[in-house]
Amino acid sequence: MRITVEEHLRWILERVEPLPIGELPLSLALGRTLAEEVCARHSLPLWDNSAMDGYAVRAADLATASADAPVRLAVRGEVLAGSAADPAIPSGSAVRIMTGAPLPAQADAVVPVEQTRGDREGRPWAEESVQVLAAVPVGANVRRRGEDTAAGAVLATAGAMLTAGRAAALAAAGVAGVRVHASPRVVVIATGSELRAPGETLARGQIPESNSLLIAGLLRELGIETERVDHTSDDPSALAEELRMLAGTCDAVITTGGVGPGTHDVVRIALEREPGVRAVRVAVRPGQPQCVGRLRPAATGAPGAFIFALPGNPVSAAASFELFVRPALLAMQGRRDVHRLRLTARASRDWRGAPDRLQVLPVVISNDDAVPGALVCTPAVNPRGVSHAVGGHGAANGYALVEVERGDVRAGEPVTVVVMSP
Ligand SMILES: Nc1nc2c(c(=O)[nH]1)N[C@H]1C(S)=C(S)[C@@H](COP(=O)(O)OP(=O)(O)OC[C@H]3O[C@@H](n4cnc5c(N)ncnc54)[C@H](O)[C@@H]3O)O[C@H]1N2
Ligand code: MOO
Repeated sequence: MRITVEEHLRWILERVEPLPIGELPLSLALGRTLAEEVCARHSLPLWDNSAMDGYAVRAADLATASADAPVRLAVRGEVLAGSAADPAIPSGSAVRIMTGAPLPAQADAVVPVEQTRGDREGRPWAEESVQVLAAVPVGANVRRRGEDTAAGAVLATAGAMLTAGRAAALAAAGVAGVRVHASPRVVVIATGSELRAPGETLARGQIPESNSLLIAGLLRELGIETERVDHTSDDPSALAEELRMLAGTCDAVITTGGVGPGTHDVVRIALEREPGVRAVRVAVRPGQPQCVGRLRPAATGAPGAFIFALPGNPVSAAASFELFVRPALLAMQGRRDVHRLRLTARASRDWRGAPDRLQVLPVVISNDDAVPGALVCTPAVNPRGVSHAVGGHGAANGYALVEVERGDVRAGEPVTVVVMSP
């Protein structure tokens, strides 16, 4: 029996428990998922300030100013960014002010230095009196207190990732540390006696091991550093023992290979006695055979680390990671939205669909030169033989997701895509 991709993902997500929560300074929390709502501790900007290098003025003084009839103002000092000064600005005067400096209380606008004439030959800035060449409205070039964010406003919600932009917003709003979920401790295991280290001399039947690099790399793209990469023998009972040890010491184990129906499919055999793990066939191409669930730690027997036993074919492993492992690891970190944005791209050519299965086809997605704002996608591998095509997959920057009932795709038709990397 085959289950759908949605059913399989639902089964996984129902069993994911969020990782513990701790407080970290913002710099260490980057990329983590927030465990609480975070509000601005003060308004942004903190006070009215200048948007330009120029002169703080009273707008009413300059009502008649023009290039032909400049208005002369007495210069009464200077405020720089970081200055606490609040110089008086009586009518008919101005204060030199730099970008970001607090606006003196008696000023209501800023004139950029480019709209003024200095009082020294060859120097833009005036010492004693400045000629202003244009009128300005009240509020011109002034950034108002709180116009970006009010004090107390919600800047980030629980379940959101602390992106660079959010971290900067929180820091600017006076927040130093946040409560975030732990990052999962993940161990990657490659199985298969035919596998050799990249670059090693290969005998007939042997191939370079590439899946552990693929999985560790995909984890890093998710912000997770792999704890350890192991290579196992073909002994199911030794692997079962190793998995029971890992069940109590890490949060997720990702294996590749050995889940098929073959006589030596070590992972499937090692997992047969794990009550919390199920082996299924999913209606997807590639990535059909999957074993997933919670392992039992040797010590307690309570549900422990998640295991994702992915098929060994490299593109099957990559597509399985995208469809099942990535959302699960995000959910583990408390992420509210675990799904990628789904976009629409135009197929650049015809390709054969995968009858009765979701087709997950590695594609190159690019801007459509013919239609501004639109995307186009081109298969990165031959759609007739995807699961082993590790070479072509390397050039893909996303997947086309062709719905189960859709059948073949024709050039020019819209297709759903997810973008993995630029
Ligand atoms: N009789 C059947 N045979 C197969 C079926 C089936 O239903 N009935 N399913 C096929 C599908 S679909 C897949 S996917 C694979 C799943 O196989 P395994 O998970 O057991 O994977 P392996 O046999 O161990 O390896 C498959 C392939 O991938 C290469 N491989 C494995 N690990 C690595 C690695 N770390 N780095 C690079 N390459 C790796 C391995 O050498 C094999 O070529 O089964 C089909 N067969
Ligand atoms: O389902 Mo397998 O992963 O297609 O080659």
